[in-house]
Amino acid sequence: MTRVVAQGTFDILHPGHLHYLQEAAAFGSELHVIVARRENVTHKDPPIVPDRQRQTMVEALDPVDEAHLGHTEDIFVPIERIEPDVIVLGHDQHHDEAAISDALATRGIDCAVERVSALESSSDERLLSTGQIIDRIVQRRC
Ligand SMILES: Cc1cc2nc3c(=O)[nH]c(=O)nc-3n(C[C@H](O)[C@H](O)[C@H](O)COP(=O)(O)O)c2cc1C
Ligand SMILES: Nc1ncnc2c1ncn2[C@@H]1O[C@H](COP(=O)(O)OP(=O)(O)OP(=O)(O)O)[C@@H](O)[C@H]1O
Repeated sequence: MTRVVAQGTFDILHPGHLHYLQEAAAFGSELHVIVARRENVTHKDPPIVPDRQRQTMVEALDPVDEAHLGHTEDIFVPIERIEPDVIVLGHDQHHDEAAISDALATRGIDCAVERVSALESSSDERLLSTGQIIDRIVQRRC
Protein backbone atom coordinates (compact mmCIF):
# COMPACT_ATOMS: atom_id res chain seq x y z
CA MET A 1 0.00 0.00 0.00
CA THR A 2 1.41 3.38 -1.02
CA ARG A 3 -0.55 6.27 0.43
CA VAL A 4 -0.56 9.57 -1.46
CA VAL A 5 -1.67 13.04 -0.33
CA ALA A 6 -2.82 15.86 -2.61
CA GLN A 7 -4.17 19.20 -1.42
CA GLY A 8 -5.81 22.42 -2.54
CA THR A 9 -8.83 24.69 -2.35
CA PHE A 10 -11.03 23.00 -5.02
CA ASP A 11 -13.60 25.79 -4.98
CA ILE A 12 -15.35 25.34 -8.34
CA LEU A 13 -14.28 22.02 -9.85
CA HIS A 14 -12.84 21.82 -13.38
CA PRO A 15 -10.76 19.39 -15.55
CA GLY A 16 -7.46 20.83 -14.21
CA HIS A 17 -8.41 19.53 -10.74
CA LEU A 18 -9.23 16.11 -12.19
CA HIS A 19 -5.90 16.01 -14.06
CA TYR A 20 -4.01 16.88 -10.85
CA LEU A 21 -5.83 14.23 -8.81
CA GLN A 22 -5.35 11.57 -11.52
CA GLU A 23 -1.63 12.34 -11.66
CA ALA A 24 -1.40 12.28 -7.86
CA ALA A 25 -3.28 8.95 -7.65
CA ALA A 26 -0.77 7.39 -10.07
CA PHE A 27 1.96 7.76 -7.40
CA GLY A 28 0.37 5.11 -5.19
CA SER A 29 -2.58 2.93 -4.35
CA GLU A 30 -4.64 5.18 -2.06
CA LEU A 31 -5.26 8.91 -2.61
CA HIS A 32 -6.11 11.20 0.31
CA VAL A 33 -6.94 14.85 -0.41
CA ILE A 34 -6.64 17.65 2.13
CA VAL A 35 -9.15 20.40 1.37
CA ALA A 36 -7.92 23.82 2.51
CA ARG A 37 -9.94 25.65 5.15
CA ARG A 38 -11.39 28.90 3.87
CA GLU A 39 -9.61 30.85 6.60
CA ASN A 40 -6.25 29.53 5.38
CA VAL A 41 -6.71 30.58 1.76
CA THR A 42 -5.03 33.95 2.09
CA HIS A 43 -2.82 34.03 -1.02
CA LYS A 44 -5.83 34.58 -3.34
CA ASP A 45 -9.55 35.34 -3.07
CA PRO A 46 -11.09 32.94 -0.54
CA PRO A 47 -13.38 30.18 -1.83
CA ILE A 48 -17.08 30.75 -2.46
CA VAL A 49 -18.19 27.17 -1.77
CA PRO A 50 -18.27 26.18 1.94
CA ASP A 51 -15.56 23.91 3.39
CA ARG A 52 -17.69 20.76 3.83
CA GLN A 53 -19.29 21.08 0.40
CA ARG A 54 -15.83 21.27 -1.23
CA GLN A 55 -14.77 18.19 0.77
CA THR A 56 -17.89 16.24 -0.32
CA MET A 57 -17.42 17.09 -4.00
CA VAL A 58 -13.69 16.21 -4.00
CA GLU A 59 -14.39 12.89 -2.27
CA ALA A 60 -16.91 12.04 -5.01
CA LEU A 61 -14.23 12.22 -7.71
CA ASP A 62 -13.07 8.89 -9.12
CA PRO A 63 -9.32 9.07 -8.28
CA VAL A 64 -10.00 10.06 -4.65
CA ASP A 65 -10.26 7.53 -1.82
CA GLU A 66 -10.77 10.00 1.01
CA ALA A 67 -11.06 13.79 1.32
CA HIS A 68 -10.21 15.45 4.64
CA LEU A 69 -10.92 18.98 5.77
CA GLY A 70 -7.62 20.65 6.55
CA HIS A 71 -6.53 21.64 10.03
CA THR A 72 -7.18 25.27 10.90
CA GLU A 73 -3.76 26.01 12.42
CA ASP A 74 -1.15 23.40 11.56
CA ILE A 75 -1.03 21.90 8.06
CA PHE A 76 1.07 18.96 9.28
CA VAL A 77 -1.59 17.64 11.69
CA PRO A 78 -3.56 15.84 8.92
CA ILE A 79 -0.27 14.58 7.46
CA GLU A 80 0.68 13.03 10.82
CA ARG A 81 -2.72 11.31 10.90
CA ILE A 82 -2.76 10.07 7.28
CA GLU A 83 0.93 9.00 7.27
CA PRO A 84 1.45 9.31 3.50
CA ASP A 85 4.39 7.92 1.54
CA VAL A 86 4.18 10.75 -1.00
CA ILE A 87 2.87 14.33 -0.96
CA VAL A 88 2.09 15.55 -4.47
CA LEU A 89 2.13 19.30 -5.08
CA GLY A 90 0.22 20.89 -7.97
CA HIS A 91 2.08 22.79 -10.68
CA ASP A 92 1.25 26.22 -9.26
CA GLN A 93 1.10 25.56 -5.53
CA HIS A 94 3.15 28.18 -3.72
CA HIS A 95 4.62 25.65 -1.27
CA ASP A 96 8.35 25.03 -1.58
CA GLU A 97 9.33 21.34 -1.89
CA ALA A 98 12.51 21.75 0.18
CA ALA A 99 10.71 23.63 2.97
CA ILE A 100 8.04 20.92 3.19
CA SER A 101 10.67 18.17 3.17
CA ASP A 102 12.53 19.94 6.02
CA ALA A 103 9.34 20.32 8.06
CA LEU A 104 8.52 16.62 7.52
CA ALA A 105 12.03 15.59 8.59
CA THR A 106 11.80 17.77 11.72
CA ARG A 107 8.63 15.93 12.70
CA GLY A 108 10.14 12.54 11.94
CA ILE A 109 7.78 11.87 9.00
CA ASP A 110 9.36 9.79 6.22
CA CYS A 111 7.60 11.01 3.07
CA ALA A 112 8.64 12.03 -0.45
CA VAL A 113 7.50 15.34 -2.00
CA GLU A 114 6.76 15.47 -5.74
CA ARG A 115 5.39 18.13 -8.07
CA VAL A 116 3.19 17.41 -11.11
CA SER A 117 2.46 19.18 -14.37
CA ALA A 118 -0.31 21.53 -15.47
CA LEU A 119 -3.16 20.70 -17.80
CA GLU A 120 -2.87 23.57 -20.27
CA SER A 121 -5.80 25.09 -22.09
CA SER A 122 -5.63 24.49 -25.84
CA SER A 123 -8.05 25.82 -28.38
CA ASP A 124 -10.94 23.78 -27.00
CA GLU A 125 -12.31 26.55 -24.79
CA ARG A 126 -11.95 24.57 -21.59
CA LEU A 127 -11.86 26.62 -18.42
CA LEU A 128 -8.95 25.21 -16.41
CA SER A 129 -8.92 27.37 -13.30
CA THR A 130 -11.52 28.43 -10.77
CA GLY A 131 -10.43 32.04 -11.30
CA GLN A 132 -11.13 31.72 -15.05
CA ILE A 133 -14.62 30.33 -14.36
CA ILE A 134 -15.43 33.17 -11.99
CA ASP A 135 -14.13 35.76 -14.49
CA ARG A 136 -16.34 34.20 -17.19
CA ILE A 137 -19.40 34.32 -14.91
CA VAL A 138 -18.77 37.98 -14.12
CA GLN A 139 -18.24 38.74 -17.83
CA ARG A 140 -21.40 36.99 -19.02
CA ARG A 141 -23.86 37.48 -16.18
CA CYS A 142 -23.06 40.82 -14.58
C1 LIG B 1 1.37 19.12 2.74
C2 LIG B 1 0.28 20.14 2.82
C3 LIG B 1 -0.70 20.03 3.80
C4 LIG B 1 -1.70 20.98 3.89
N1 LIG B 1 -2.62 20.88 4.90
C5 LIG B 1 -3.52 21.87 5.06
C6 LIG B 1 -4.41 21.87 6.19
O1 LIG B 1 -4.37 21.00 7.06
N2 LIG B 1 -5.31 22.89 6.30
C7 LIG B 1 -5.39 23.89 5.37
O2 LIG B 1 -6.23 24.76 5.51
N3 LIG B 1 -4.54 23.93 4.30
C8 LIG B 1 -3.62 22.95 4.14
N4 LIG B 1 -2.73 23.01 3.11
C9 LIG B 1 -2.73 24.18 2.26
C10 LIG B 1 -3.75 24.12 1.16
O3 LIG B 1 -4.07 22.82 0.83
C11 LIG B 1 -3.34 24.88 -0.07
O4 LIG B 1 -2.03 24.67 -0.47
C12 LIG B 1 -3.65 26.31 -0.05
O5 LIG B 1 -4.09 26.91 1.07
C13 LIG B 1 -4.70 26.48 -1.08
O6 LIG B 1 -4.15 27.00 -2.16
P1 LIG B 1 -4.18 26.32 -3.59
O7 LIG B 1 -5.54 25.78 -3.78
O8 LIG B 1 -3.81 27.48 -4.46
O9 LIG B 1 -3.13 25.27 -3.53
C14 LIG B 1 -1.74 22.06 2.97
C15 LIG B 1 -0.76 22.16 1.98
C16 LIG B 1 0.25 21.22 1.90
C17 LIG B 1 1.28 21.35 0.84
N1 LIG C 1 -5.12 23.40 -15.01
C1 LIG C 1 -4.59 22.68 -14.02
N2 LIG C 1 -3.72 21.68 -14.30
C2 LIG C 1 -3.18 20.93 -13.32
N3 LIG C 1 -3.43 21.10 -12.00
C3 LIG C 1 -4.29 22.08 -11.66
C4 LIG C 1 -4.92 22.91 -12.63
N4 LIG C 1 -5.72 23.80 -11.98
C5 LIG C 1 -5.58 23.52 -10.66
N5 LIG C 1 -4.73 22.50 -10.46
C6 LIG C 1 -4.28 21.95 -9.18
O1 LIG C 1 -5.40 21.62 -8.38
C7 LIG C 1 -5.10 21.90 -7.00
C8 LIG C 1 -6.14 22.81 -6.41
O2 LIG C 1 -6.11 24.00 -7.15
P1 LIG C 1 -6.96 25.27 -6.79
O3 LIG C 1 -8.09 24.87 -5.93
O4 LIG C 1 -6.07 26.38 -6.36
O5 LIG C 1 -7.59 25.58 -8.23
P2 LIG C 1 -7.31 26.71 -9.27
O6 LIG C 1 -8.22 26.45 -10.39
O7 LIG C 1 -5.83 26.78 -9.57
O8 LIG C 1 -7.78 28.01 -8.47
P3 LIG C 1 -7.53 29.55 -8.81
O9 LIG C 1 -7.94 29.75 -10.23
O10 LIG C 1 -8.39 30.24 -7.81
O11 LIG C 1 -6.05 29.78 -8.59
C9 LIG C 1 -3.70 22.55 -6.98
O12 LIG C 1 -2.77 21.56 -6.67
C10 LIG C 1 -3.51 23.00 -8.40
O13 LIG C 1 -2.14 23.03 -8.81
